[in-house]
Amino acid sequence: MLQVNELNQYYGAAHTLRGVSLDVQKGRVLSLLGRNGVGKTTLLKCLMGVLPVARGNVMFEGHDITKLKPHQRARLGIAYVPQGREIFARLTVEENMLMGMATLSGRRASSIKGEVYELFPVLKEMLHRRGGDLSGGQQQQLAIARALLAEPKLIILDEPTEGIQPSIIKDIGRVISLLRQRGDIGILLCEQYFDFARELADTFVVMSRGEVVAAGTQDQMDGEDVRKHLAV
Ligand SMILES: Nc1ncnc2c1ncn2[C@@H]1O[C@H](COP(=O)(O)OP(=O)(O)OP(=O)(O)O)[C@@H](O)[C@H]1O
Repeated sequence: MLQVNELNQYYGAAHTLRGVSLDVQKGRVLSLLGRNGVGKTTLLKCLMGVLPVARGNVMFEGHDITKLKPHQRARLGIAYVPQGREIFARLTVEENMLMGMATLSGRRASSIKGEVYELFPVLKEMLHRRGGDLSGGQQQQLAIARALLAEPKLIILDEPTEGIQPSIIKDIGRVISLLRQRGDIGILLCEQYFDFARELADTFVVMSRGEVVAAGTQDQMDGEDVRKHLAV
C-alpha cells in the first residue's frame, strides 16, 4: 500500500537519505531499524510531507503522494505517531482523543472509541486527566490511540518504546500485534530495538547513514547481522 522509491533528502549539503526504498503492505508490519541519527525520523517526515524530498517518490495505494501536504496525506488515511508523542499536555485525555476523530460521524465515533478503549483500557480510566500528567508510557498509548481514532489505513510509529517502562512496552507490543491480526491496516514501525520489533514485524529494513543496508522477511533476517548495524 505504501511504496517508497529511491528517496533522497538533504539538510543543506548533508545527504541524509540516499536512495531509500521500502514497501509496506496492508495487514503487515514493516520494521525500520537503525541506530540514532541514521535518518529514520527524516524518512518518516518525508513520508508525511513535513520535509520535502529531493529525488525519488512516495506512492500510496497506487497514487503518487510525493508532493502532497501533510493534511492531505492524513486525509488519505496515513497516521503518524511522532517520536516524543506530541500530545496536548494541557488538554484532557478525552480532549486529546477528540482531536484524532474530528472527521468521524457521531455513530462511527462512538463505536471506534469503544474499540480503542478495548486496546487501551488505561485511557478509559484516565479520561479527565490532563495529558501532561500521564506517565511517558501512558502518553505514548494516548498518542497511538489518537492516531487510530482517525481510522487510518496506514499507521507510522516512530520509536514507540523509547524511554518507556517494560510493562507498557509489552502493552504496546500487544496492541501492534492485535492491529496486525485485524488485517486491514499497514504498520510502519520505526525502532532501535530489534528485540521488540523481531516478534512483531513481517519484514525488516535496516538503515545505516541514510542508506538501506539490509532488508528481508522475518525468517531471512540474521539477528547477529542486524544487531551489528544497531550496535553503537
Ligand atoms: N533539521 C535538521 N537539520 C540538519 N540536520 C538534521 C536535522 N534533523 C536531523 N538532522 C541530521 O540528520 C541525520 C538523521 O537524523 P534523524 O533524526 O533522521 O535520525 P534518526 O535515525 O531518526 O535518529 P533518532 O533515533 O535520533 O531520531 C542526523 O545526522 C541528524 O543530525
